[in-house]
Amino acid sequence: MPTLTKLYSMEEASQHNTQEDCWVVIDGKVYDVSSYLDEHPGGDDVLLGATGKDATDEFEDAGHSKSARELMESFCIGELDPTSPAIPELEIFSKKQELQGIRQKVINLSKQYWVVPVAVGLSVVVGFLYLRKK
Ligand code: HEM
Repeated sequence: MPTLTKLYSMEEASQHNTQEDCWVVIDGKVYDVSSYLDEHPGGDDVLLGATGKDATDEFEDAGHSKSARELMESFCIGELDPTSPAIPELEIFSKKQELQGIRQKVINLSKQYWVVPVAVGLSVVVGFLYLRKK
C-alpha cells in the first residue's frame, strides 16, 4: 500500500516561524524543528531565519554531517506541494520586520518598567536622607 505524504504549501509552512512553532523547508521536504531549536548546534536564530523559504542552499552551505541528516528525518512532517507558489523575498522580509518591530516594542516596554522601581527606590532614599537631616 502506498504511504500517504502530507503536502504543505510554502504559504502554510511560512506561518510556522516562531520560537514555539518553527518549520523549515529543505530539499522539498517540510521539517517541524520546534522541539530542536534550543539544541541546534548552529543556533535557533539560523533556523528561524530559514523559515518561509527553500532553505536547501543554507542547509548545504553549513556542511551538515551524516548524523545531522539522519537526525533531521525524525523532524520530517511532509513534503512541499510542488504546485504551491514561492513567497516573494520581500514579503518574507516584511513579515520578519513586523516581528522584529513587535519584539523591539516589548523590549522598550520592559526597559520602561525598570525605571519605575528605580525611581521609587531613589525617592525613598532621598526622602530618608532628608528626614534624617531634619
Ligand atoms: C532539520 C533541520 C536541521 C537539523 C537536524 C540540523 C542539525 C545540525 C547539527 C547536528 C549540527 C552540528 C554539526 C553537524 O553534525 O553537522 C548543525 C550545525 C549547523 N547547522 Fe543545522 N540542522 C538543521 C537545519 C539547519 C538549517 C536550515 C540551517 C541554515 C539555515 C542550519 C545551519 C547550521 C549551522 C550554521 C551549523 C553550525 C555549523 C558549524 O558551526 O560547524 N541548520 N545542524
